[in-house]
Amino acid sequence: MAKASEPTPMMAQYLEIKAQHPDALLFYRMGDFYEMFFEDAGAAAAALDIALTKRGSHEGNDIPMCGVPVHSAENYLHTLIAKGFRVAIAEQTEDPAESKKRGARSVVQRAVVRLVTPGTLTEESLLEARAHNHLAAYAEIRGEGALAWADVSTGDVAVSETGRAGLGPLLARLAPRELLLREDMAAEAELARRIEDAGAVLTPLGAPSFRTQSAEDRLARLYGVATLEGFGSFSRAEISALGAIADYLELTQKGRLPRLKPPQRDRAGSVMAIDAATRRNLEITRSLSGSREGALLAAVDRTVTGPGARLLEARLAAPLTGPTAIAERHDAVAALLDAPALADALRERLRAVPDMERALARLALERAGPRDLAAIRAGLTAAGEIAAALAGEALPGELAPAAAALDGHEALAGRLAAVLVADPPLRLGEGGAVAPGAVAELDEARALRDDGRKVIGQMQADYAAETGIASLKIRHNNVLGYFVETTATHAERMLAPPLSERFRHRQTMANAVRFTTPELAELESRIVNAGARALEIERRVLAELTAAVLEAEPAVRAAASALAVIDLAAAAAALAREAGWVRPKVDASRAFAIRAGRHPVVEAALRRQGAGPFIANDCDLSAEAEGPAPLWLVTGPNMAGKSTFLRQNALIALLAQAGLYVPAEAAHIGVVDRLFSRVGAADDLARGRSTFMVEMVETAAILNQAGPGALVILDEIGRGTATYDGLSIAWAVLEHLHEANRCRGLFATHYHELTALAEKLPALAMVTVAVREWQGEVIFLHELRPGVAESSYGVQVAKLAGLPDAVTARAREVLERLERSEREGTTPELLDGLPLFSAVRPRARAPEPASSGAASELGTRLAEIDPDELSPKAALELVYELKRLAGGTGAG
Ligand SMILES: Nc1ncnc2c1ncn2[C@@H]1O[C@H](COP(=O)(O)OP(=O)(O)OP(=O)(O)O)[C@@H](O)[C@H]1O
Repeated sequence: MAKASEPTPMMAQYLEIKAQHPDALLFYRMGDFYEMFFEDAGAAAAALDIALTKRGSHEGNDIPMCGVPVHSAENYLHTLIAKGFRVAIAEQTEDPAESKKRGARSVVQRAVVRLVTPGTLTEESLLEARAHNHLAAYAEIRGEGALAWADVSTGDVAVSETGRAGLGPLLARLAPRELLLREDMAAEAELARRIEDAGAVLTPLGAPSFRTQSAEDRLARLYGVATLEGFGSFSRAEISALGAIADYLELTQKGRLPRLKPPQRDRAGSVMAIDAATRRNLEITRSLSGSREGALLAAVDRTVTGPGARLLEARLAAPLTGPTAIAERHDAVAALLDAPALADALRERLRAVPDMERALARLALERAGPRDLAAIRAGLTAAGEIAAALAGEALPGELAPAAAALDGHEALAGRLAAVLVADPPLRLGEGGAVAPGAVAELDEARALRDDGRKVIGQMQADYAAETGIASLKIRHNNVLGYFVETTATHAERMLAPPLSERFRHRQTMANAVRFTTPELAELESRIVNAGARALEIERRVLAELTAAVLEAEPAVRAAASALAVIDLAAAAAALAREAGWVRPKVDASRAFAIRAGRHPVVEAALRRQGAGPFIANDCDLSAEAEGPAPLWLVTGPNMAGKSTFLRQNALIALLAQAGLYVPAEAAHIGVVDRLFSRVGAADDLARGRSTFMVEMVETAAILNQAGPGALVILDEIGRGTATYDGLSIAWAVLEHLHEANRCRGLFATHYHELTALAEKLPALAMVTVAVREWQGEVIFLHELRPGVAESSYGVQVAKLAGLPDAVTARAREVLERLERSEREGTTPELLDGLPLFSAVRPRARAPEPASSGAASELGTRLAEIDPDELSPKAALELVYELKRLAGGTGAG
């Protein structure tokens, strides 16, 4: 036993490695398990719901321990990463036999071979197939900021100049899993909060990781180039952010580097600016509840491959602003819409294509198994077939470059097909990934190995005959290797001459005896050697294949991207056909004319529920190149469909510029460069701001940023405060949008007073969502008409919602009084004239005065008061006095 103060050599090694990775859980490899100790064990046992045990002691205390089997470690990693942990994996880096040579107490060398973090995953089981996994880094140099991001699993890298103001929208678009930030910036609470709001794990790095000089070296190393100039010119902040990503990849991948594409510069203005609030509100990729279901993406996704789905997500998150690039996407959809048989055939073929992008990433990181090579083979084979199917077709728009990228992979695909078996094993160590007949040397080794096994069978039969023991067996275990075994009943005969001369005794068990013979030992070494040699050859052959794939990497990547483009175009065509969508006309004007537009998500929901049809509505906000743009003021009862109408127009613009068709009969859209959508008084308790405050902060962002190319959707702005404040704010906001921002916009409101603005603001138009009243009930027509809502039907809607009859009847009564007094210009006298609950029970009795004397005294005192003369303080004192006179207690 080691003394309490002195850790065992193994524990000393553990502590040394752990000290280098204080903020990660350390998976410490011991045999077939990854073990965790001390606090790591406690945290992991709780997070994974596995048993916490003990192993030895350290400084007089038991050492808590837990472990996970190596073969199922990925499942556990998945849970830990999802719960926000980082995991350092320490493997044995030498053969245990080597360490034994150094002495009995020496420990097998171990080292951390990889840090598993949310932003650096590549394993199929740890990734969402249909979503990107972005690692981002934000850097600032002398007041200039930049965000860089990479998807290690697909090799995409991009960078964009952005200050802190633009950071939020960019993060909302990319939804990175992990963001790297210089330590001192990570300590800024406001910035950290914004990053966590965007759903990213914040990883602070020391200042050296962001230094631009070392960044250039690191990037050159990462890309294997001498200088970055070939990639274009980058600002210092951009280099710093990219360098931090390169540094972090070196740190987490421990020497292996992923293959990344050259960094793309995200030019300001090339994509539609959509801030986080708008994204949330329009439920583009996630619904308000955070799920994929119910969001636009899920409603329009008809792709059949993971890369196709990721491309759609990226395009919906960043619609374009260049009409030419948008038209290229529409052209591709149009071509496949015109050729339904071809489109169906393509989709059918694509359905079986594996994720080449991610297989490629694992191959580059030496983390691949034979199945990743098989994925490349399947992908390239499909690419060839699809290229053949497209040959001779007219290929407009982005289909032409895509088809070109699919060609020319026959040699590599053929080589992979010739060498790999049809369905290779998951892991290389299992053997059997290389097809028989592919490599002569391997066939020989395998024959020897398998032959040896046959010879053993023969040997067993011979020994049984020789000894006259029919039950004699030749078995194998890891300790003895091959051995001859008989039951204990034959022990005596076997252990006596002449048999004992031939069969050397090895082991006596409770009911069996084990022997070996020189021939068996020799045969064994032949079999073992041949097996090991076969595996060795397989390993070499697969490494050669991997090298061949990586050598062709840019072309393989291009083919993978091309398949995604084709998948998406065919999916968009399928959707357009199935749902009757049309090609929008997108140009550089300020048009916004939608004929018979529909809301893609609400329409699909109605159809699923078998509810009535979705009523299509027009929207025309088309403006001249200069001057104010039309703003529509939409009124109408609750539940009429105002919000639906507002959002459907924003979504149509977004779909159109993402390159998809749109749910309408016709659409002409002058490029929307910024899209804003706000809903009044959305709760934001999680961030501890009052709902009204949030609403105003968001509205301020619009008034400060919306220009002539913007589209602004405001749903009941101002309702989060008192009526008159809200009305005044809504009023002023409308005036500002009309006069200063001059953007196209839709504004839904319950403040009918706003309609007075129409006389003042020429570009403001009134529309209302029609309803019909029938026998006291309201029927929603969901149809937009010019004009103003006559009534808000709030009480009828409340009735529909199941408010008790007594309450709705009472509400109607109150409403009538209020309306009458408003018409007559009098003050409503509700309490006197309108008994509480008269509809259901007799008037409640007023409380008895304390005494008649008190009542008269009270009356006299009241008669003396001249309210106009009272100061607030005097009024308060008077209330106390009156209460006292009435017989209550004076001080409350
Ligand atoms: N054009 C339409 N065709 C058919 N049904 C519709 C249409 N628009 C809305 N609806 C239905 O009416 C419901 C209410 O719509 P919406 O939330 O847009 O109303 P609203 O006027 O904004 O209400 P509120 O003022 O209470 O927010 C929707 O959930 C949908 O089921």
